[in-house]
Amino acid sequence: MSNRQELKSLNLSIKPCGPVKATVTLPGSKYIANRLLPLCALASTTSHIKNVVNNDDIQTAAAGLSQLGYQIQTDGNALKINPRQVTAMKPIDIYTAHSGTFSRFVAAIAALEKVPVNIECSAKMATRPMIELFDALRSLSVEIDTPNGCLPAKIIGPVKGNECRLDASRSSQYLSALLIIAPLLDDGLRINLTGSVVSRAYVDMTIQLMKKMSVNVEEDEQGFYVPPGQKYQGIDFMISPDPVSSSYFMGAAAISGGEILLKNFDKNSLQGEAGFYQVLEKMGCKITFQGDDLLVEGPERLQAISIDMGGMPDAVQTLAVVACFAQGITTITNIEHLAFKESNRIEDTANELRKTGIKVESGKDYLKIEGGIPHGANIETHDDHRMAMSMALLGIKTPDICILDSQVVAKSFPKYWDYLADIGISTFPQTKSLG
Ligand SMILES: O=C(O)C1=C[C@@H](OP(=O)(O)O)[C@@H](O)[C@H](O)C1
Ligand SMILES: C=C(OP(=O)(O)O)C(=O)O
Repeated sequence: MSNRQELKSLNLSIKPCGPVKATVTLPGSKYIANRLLPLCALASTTSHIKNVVNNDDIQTAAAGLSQLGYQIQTDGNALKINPRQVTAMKPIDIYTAHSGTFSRFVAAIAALEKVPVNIECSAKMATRPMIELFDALRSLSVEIDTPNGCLPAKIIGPVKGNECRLDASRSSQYLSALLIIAPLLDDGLRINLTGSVVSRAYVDMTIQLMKKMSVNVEEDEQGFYVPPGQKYQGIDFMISPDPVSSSYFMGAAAISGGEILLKNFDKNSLQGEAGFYQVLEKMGCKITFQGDDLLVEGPERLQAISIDMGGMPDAVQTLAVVACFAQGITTITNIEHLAFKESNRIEDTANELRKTGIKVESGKDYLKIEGGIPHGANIETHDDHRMAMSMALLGIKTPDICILDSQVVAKSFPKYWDYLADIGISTFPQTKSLG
């Protein structure tokens, strides 16, 4: 077994604790980094990015873009990205690991090349959909060799034409991917949407960052249009803390009836999950902004809510776990697209929670969770970092919660367990045989 596999299979039990009371400074947003890496790589002048999170997804993106010849220099948590000097002359191999965002973004970037680009990925990523993006690229004359509409795939560009149709009803990442490459096309790009767009706030984030780099995107009833003749200009950018990583610490305050002060919380973030504190406020938490920081205070008793979480996909599991401790039935709706994440975040989340005795009803696009008193269980992570991070919060009040394969957190937040320890939630390796 490799060192990495051994680490991944480390099972961690959570030690129940009293109310947490702590100040937390979280690593930078992986969502912003995931956009800035390709945007700055495609820019015509140099960029400097600070507070870049060091996780598997961002390392994967930096390595993949470097394979394509983009110039990314790392200096601690800072990146310097220079314009590419030479274009590729030979076929290129890229590995996208577990990253849905990078898999989608780099498939479009690869389609700019004149040489074939082979994209390989992890076994889990190979089950996540790509077909809608592939169809859009094919209509732009890109040849895509794929056995089943997913990765692995060989992309043979370059893109020709300036108009395509896109179905972004299972992932907004397809749309972000096409927008990102649009300024590199001689005639711009019109993207006509064939249905609704899920996780819409993520598209707005893409457009906002493109604008900061001097590219304008127009939106109309048919979809989006990137007029020709625009170039990305490099930027200097300081990345704010990750809003989804912050959801676990807010959840810890909510469940334990404690207090968490989140330093430099980006309250102007366009990302849907940046509004997760408002969800907790509805459940009874007290929220106070203190300058740039956000204080979340948990109540004596959390109240269940009914809420459309379509715009906050990555915080659904955090809410599901908080709901286990709330009075009443929490109903989470409009989450059909969560079936296509690292795990099936509807069914797998429901099944893991059921192991603790919590009553959960699940459907194609919803979860209903009845608050109660969970009991200990071995929680499978399904290769999903967010399953590990959210389910760990059960252990604040529940003895014998054990997270199997705890190191899956490396995808977005490798130091998660250390951060939990720092706020008083300790873990210990589970050596007993797991029944
Ligand atoms: O564009 C992005 O950075 C993301 C978009 C969302 O995906 P979908 O659009 O597939 O819902 C989100 O769940 C994912 O973690 C990151
Ligand atoms: C879904 C996620 O990421 P991605 O789609 O980039 O794999 C996530 O981080 O929860």
